[in-house]
Amino acid sequence: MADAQATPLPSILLIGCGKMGGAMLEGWLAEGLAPSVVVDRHRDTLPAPHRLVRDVADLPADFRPALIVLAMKPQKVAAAIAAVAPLATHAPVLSVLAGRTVGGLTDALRAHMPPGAHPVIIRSMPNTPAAVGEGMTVSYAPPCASAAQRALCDRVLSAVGQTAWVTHEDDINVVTAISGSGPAYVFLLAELLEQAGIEGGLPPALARQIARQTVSGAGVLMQRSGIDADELRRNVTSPGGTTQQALSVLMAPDAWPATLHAAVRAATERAHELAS
Ligand SMILES: NC(=O)c1ccc[n+]([C@@H]2O[C@H](COP(=O)([O-])OP(=O)(O)OC[C@H]3O[C@@H](n4cnc5c(N)ncnc54)[C@H](O)[C@@H]3O)[C@@H](O)[C@H]2O)c1
Ligand code: PRO
Repeated sequence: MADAQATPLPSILLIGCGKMGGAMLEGWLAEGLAPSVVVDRHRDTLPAPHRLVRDVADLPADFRPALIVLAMKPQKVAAAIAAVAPLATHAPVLSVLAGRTVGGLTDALRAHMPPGAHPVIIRSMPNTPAAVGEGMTVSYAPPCASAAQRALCDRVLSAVGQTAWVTHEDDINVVTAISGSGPAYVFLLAELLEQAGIEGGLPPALARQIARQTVSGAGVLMQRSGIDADELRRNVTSPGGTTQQALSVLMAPDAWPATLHAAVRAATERAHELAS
């Protein structure tokens, strides 16, 4: 990956620059993106030499991106397909849209392409820590994608965090339930710890500070130490102490083990239902 990091970031057409597209764009801008175009009517500014347009109908006629990134809500993609199709005859399309399959997007684009043309779609599931270069993106490339196209996507995605690839597209559903949605579960933990602190009588500002720093500090420790999560947990747990008492509640079979598995299953099933 060290060689890949040395390669300059290519010219990108980013369509949809909300929470996820915006998070990735922050990382790309910080790394030095080749002149690119962003389409989003809700974004106000973009530093030169990049260009911001409000609608795919306003794409600069001279723009030939090396990569097209789709990051609008899945139900909004149809509005962009006709404008993207001519560009997708030259450049691969990286889709981060939950539930939109490679086959579905390929068919939609081909309907606007000359006979025989075949777009290359690479499907990814990133997460919002990409905004601070700490994302986790898992991707699927169909057999028609070349090694160079796959490497291009990996280069772009590794600019905003870690990357991994799956060989079965279906696996993106469980990935979505774990790393795509997962930051929300962790933020919920911080919210609940903060509430518990307030209910325990702490001043709200202190409850917020200790909840946030505990969640982020534990994450940094896990990342920097490389130690397995269960060992890090045991390192906090004195025999007969406070943590053991709390964990006996949380780790009861019908508590977190059951709840978290049920949550991930529900999200995975929803990802299957959304597939089109
Ligand atoms: N938010 C996440 O944590 C997350 C994680 C992984 C994948 N995703 C995927 O990323 C996509 C975007 O999600 P989000 O949370 O960033 O949503 P969002 O609503 O924050 O952003 C979507 C943006 O797309 C813009 N948009 C809509 N239609 C457009 C069009 N036709 N042309 C150009 N721009 C258009 C909107 O103005 C908006 O700013 C979704 O498909 C979602 O499944 C999101
Ligand atoms: N956000 C998208 C959703 O909630 C996909 C993963 C994170 O559907």
